[in-house]
Amino acid sequence: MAKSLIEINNLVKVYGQEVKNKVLHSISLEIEKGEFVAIVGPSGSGKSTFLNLLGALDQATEGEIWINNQLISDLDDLELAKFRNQNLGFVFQFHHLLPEFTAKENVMIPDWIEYGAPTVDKKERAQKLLELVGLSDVTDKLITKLSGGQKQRVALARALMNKSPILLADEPTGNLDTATTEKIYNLLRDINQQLGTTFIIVTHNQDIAAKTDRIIRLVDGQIESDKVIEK
Ligand SMILES: Nc1ncnc2c1ncn2[C@@H]1O[C@H](COP(=O)(O)OP(=O)(O)OP(=O)(O)O)[C@@H](O)[C@H]1O
Repeated sequence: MAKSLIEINNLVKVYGQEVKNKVLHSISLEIEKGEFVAIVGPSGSGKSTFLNLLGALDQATEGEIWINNQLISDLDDLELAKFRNQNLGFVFQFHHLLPEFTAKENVMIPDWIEYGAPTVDKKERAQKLLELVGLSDVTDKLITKLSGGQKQRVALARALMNKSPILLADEPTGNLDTATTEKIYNLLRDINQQLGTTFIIVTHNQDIAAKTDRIIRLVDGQIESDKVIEK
């Protein structure tokens, strides 16, 4: 049984069968409910790999990941899909939005799949989230008609739709301008403070990292430092 919301013990990831590439070397750490954490480090240090394992999108070679007292390697595919839906929200660089649907439909789709056709309440929530991320004027536009930054904000609204206790973000403001980056960051912070959502954000943006509560720095697949930010 784990004590923290997230507990990671001796996590190892090796890619490749014949030529083995050890990308994560025995990572152990704990993250408590409500923490706002940045994962930083040079390109290739294993940040995305780590986030993918944490999100149960890929399997660890060795080690344990406990989330909400559940050892995730114990779950079969079906259980894992359900677990992900209930516990984890994702905002990734490649948004995985569905091009043939509108912004609003994309925000509602995960919930739709899980719980069936959206109720009036759900539709209103999707609308509110899109307003929150500054997209009230494009809610009914097809994804293909939106800019990169707008798509990123749709992905964020979608991740917030099911009120997941944990939100994993890989460069959520990666190709956005400074003003939009600041706005999205403030939004994540508000959600963190209001709902107690735990955020784990991979970022190259030092300004964003400096505004989190804790910075975990990976170098060559190992934790080089793990610092709480003094406010
Ligand atoms: N699916 C994969 N198959 C094989 N090797 C991979 C795979 N994904 C990542 N790697 C390798 O693992 C290492 C770590 O990659 P990862 O994407 O986790 O780093 P990162 O810190 O997120 O980098 P960046 O900041 O550039 O996004 C790299 O050497 C990469 O080439």
